[in-house]
Amino acid sequence: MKELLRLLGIIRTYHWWMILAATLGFATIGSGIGLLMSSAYIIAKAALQLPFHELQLGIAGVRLFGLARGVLRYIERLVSHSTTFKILSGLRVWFYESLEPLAPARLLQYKSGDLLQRITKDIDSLENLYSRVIAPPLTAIMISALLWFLLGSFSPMFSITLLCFHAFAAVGIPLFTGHINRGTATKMAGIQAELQSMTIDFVQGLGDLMLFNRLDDHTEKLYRLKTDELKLQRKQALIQRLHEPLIGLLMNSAVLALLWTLTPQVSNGTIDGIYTAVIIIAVMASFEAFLPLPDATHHLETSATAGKRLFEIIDTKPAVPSPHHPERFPDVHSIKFENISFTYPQTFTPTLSSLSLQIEEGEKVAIIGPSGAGKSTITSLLLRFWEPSQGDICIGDRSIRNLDPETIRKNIGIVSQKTYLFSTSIRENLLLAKPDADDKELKNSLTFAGLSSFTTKLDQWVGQHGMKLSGGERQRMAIARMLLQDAPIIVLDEATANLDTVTEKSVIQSILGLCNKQPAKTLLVITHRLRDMAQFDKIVVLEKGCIVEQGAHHELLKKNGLYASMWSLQHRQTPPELLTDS
Ligand SMILES: Nc1ncnc2c1ncn2[C@@H]1O[C@H](COP(=O)(O)OP(=O)(O)OP(=O)(O)O)[C@@H](O)[C@H]1O
Repeated sequence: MKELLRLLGIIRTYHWWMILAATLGFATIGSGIGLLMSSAYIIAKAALQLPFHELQLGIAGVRLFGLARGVLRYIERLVSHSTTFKILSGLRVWFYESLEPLAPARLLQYKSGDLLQRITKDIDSLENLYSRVIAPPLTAIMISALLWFLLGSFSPMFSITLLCFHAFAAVGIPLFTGHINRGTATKMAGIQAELQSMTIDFVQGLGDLMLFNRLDDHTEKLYRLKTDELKLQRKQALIQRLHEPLIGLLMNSAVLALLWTLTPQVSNGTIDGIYTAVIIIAVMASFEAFLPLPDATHHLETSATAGKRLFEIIDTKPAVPSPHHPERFPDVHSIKFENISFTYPQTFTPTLSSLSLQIEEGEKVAIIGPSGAGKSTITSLLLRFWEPSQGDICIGDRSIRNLDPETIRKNIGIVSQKTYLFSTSIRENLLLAKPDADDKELKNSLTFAGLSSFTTKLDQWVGQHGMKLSGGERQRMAIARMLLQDAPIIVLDEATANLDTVTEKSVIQSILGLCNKQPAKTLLVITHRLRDMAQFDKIVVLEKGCIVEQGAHHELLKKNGLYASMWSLQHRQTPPELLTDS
């Protein structure tokens, strides 16, 4: 219930649209009742063979209500669909806006399939919140009130009798079907999320499943989940099928009860017999408004479950708070890590411990160290993906805590270990970095990244996740993107790991050359492969989250510490033509 109230709070901006659509729904059903009442009136009068002018009122009613019903139904559909889509788009915008500050840190705990299920299906199911949960009770209340007045004009007894049946249709049947349906919406959402995750794993990991001969196990699990989903769907369908006969039963009972109270009054002449059919027909027609109510309880539970799943994400506190009044991005692009410590959530050992590092503007710094030393974590903190548990990071004279995370990311060009390419053309993937870039700029960046062969196929599809490109080509695409971004700070996190040694050398040389051009760019390179190290102003050696050595290449070699041993280990078998800087 709490979730529903929160959802109603979110969509309250559309309350006038909702009221209009419900009023139109009422007017449409009301016209239907008027049409049937007028028809019953004409038939009853005609049966008595009264003169034609006695039928005039009924004929006018049939014309008016017949026409009004069609026109109103059309307008009602138009308004209620438009209201539904307005609400749906409002909910989508709200969800995406709330999701953005949580990415990427807080979203790591969700399986991608589950997240997809929440973003698509859960929001889609809220489509029914207005049309199936809010609108039907509103319309039913208005129709019940109309009948109260109509029948009350004959006898208050009729109104009270019908009200009892309407109340039972509005509360009793939905409570009954809601009770036997309880929990299915929650179970269904869980199963569908699991199914979505497993299907994504199945498609993306098909190669590995075949390689390890686990295809049958995975298919079996998918089959079991699909069977559970079908069972639940069957149960829901059976319950839904119950609604119509139950409402029909209630309608016929109401007719019988009304006849029972009406007959004595017609017999003693209190009510003209002509109105018997009019009243009975009105009573029968009024139940049309109650037909969707039992379904509303099912959609109420589905909406509440979807709301709960969405709020579960939305209520997560962002890993990185955004400043309310961000400062301007500084003009000086030096970087300072001051006594930084950081521990990932649900882990106990700190990934970085009291790390301090000064990088001057235009300086070229390499960060090296064993796997798991915390090198990439430094980048994540700089990009404001995570918040350090201790210490501060400054760009120029400003703490990054006071800068807008979006502006920080705009000013840091990054090429990481994992390059995500969208399933579109080479051009579209490049334009991500600079939407207004012209073909010349795109081609220059591709040539710079060693992809001159791509300059003639800008509109070629790169395949799903760029699968039509080799690992090296994907990484060079990321380098081309970084170049287009033209940021004053560049971070390369194992950017050349997938390149062959000759291409790697040429790409690194080009990037170093680019950084030396005026205005000089600040360059931070995270690497395992110790190549061209003499060209870096500073090399920082990280081990277990602490800086163990830092200095220029020749200084560190002289120290004969961790750097020197890594260097000699890597260069023992390196061809002499690559050892330019030793
Ligand atoms: N999201 C995360 N949640 C929990 N632990 C994490 C997360 N990301 C990284 N770690 C852990 O933090 C440590 C440092 O990871 P990081 O990626 O910074 O190391 P690295 O030096 O860049 O390693 P590599 O050279 O292998 O890329 C590792 O032990 C890793 O398992």
